[in-house]
Amino acid sequence: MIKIRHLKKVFGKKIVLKDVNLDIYDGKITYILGMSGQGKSTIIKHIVGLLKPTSGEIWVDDVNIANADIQTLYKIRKKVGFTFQEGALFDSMNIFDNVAFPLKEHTKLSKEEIKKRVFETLEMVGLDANRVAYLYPHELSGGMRKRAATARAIILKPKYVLYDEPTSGLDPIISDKITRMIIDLNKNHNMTSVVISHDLKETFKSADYIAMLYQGEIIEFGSVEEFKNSKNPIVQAFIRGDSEIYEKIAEGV
Ligand SMILES: Nc1ncnc2c1ncn2[C@@H]1O[C@H](COP(=O)(O)OP(=O)(O)OP(=O)(O)O)[C@@H](O)[C@H]1O
Repeated sequence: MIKIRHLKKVFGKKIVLKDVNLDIYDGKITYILGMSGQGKSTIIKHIVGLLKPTSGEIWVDDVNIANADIQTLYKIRKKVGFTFQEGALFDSMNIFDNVAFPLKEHTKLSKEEIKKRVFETLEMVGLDANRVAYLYPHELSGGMRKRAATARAIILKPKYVLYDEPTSGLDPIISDKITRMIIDLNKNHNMTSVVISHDLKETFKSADYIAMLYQGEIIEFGSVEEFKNSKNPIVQAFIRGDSEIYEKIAEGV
């Protein structure tokens, strides 16, 4: 389980995360929703130790990342795979080398074993390994690049996978396929998933839990039904995409 307690993050004078409290349950898919710039990516960067909190605790199982030394962080990173919005793949490497990269960094597997694992993992995310392994990222479609980035994120068989906007910029059909991949990895490969998204349709299809981040705090947390029935006017304005009401509430009108 991942437990975030009283997470605060200040960049310069800007308080991005004020007091974030969030539980990520094992075996489940948890979405983090919120307007652009609210700090969703900042939360997941704390979970992998890429950012240090100003204050607060981030427990990944029994380790508080906030206090972890480099060696502990290195071990945690094997447990937590993540895909970022941009720059998810190294453009100068082909797909095989991109996906193999964490194996070369973290394991002593032989060349043959690496090849087997890379090919298996490409198939797991729905790519035809024989066709794409030796292509470069720019030779793949957007959806295929997201799959390849996911392959790299899960190559070490992590317990947790963090996806930062996995369906952004994709058409509805490809978005559905990516959502099916997330569900498959969760249900059939037991990967606890955290997904940042703006895509309500895909969220409602696949979330076990939804958390909504607003002004530095999680203001709603629950199942899809609970979220849809939330009495919080910000949540309702977000679901309806009603900027007028959202802004009025934000301004305290
Ligand atoms: N390293 C950094 N230094 C300074 N400010 C930062 C840094 N990282 C993020 N921020 C600021 O923190 C705020 C939250 O950014 P973040 O990317 O976490 O938001 P987000 O909710 O994921 O947004 P989006 O949905 O647009 O991706 C933004 O105002 C951003 O400019």
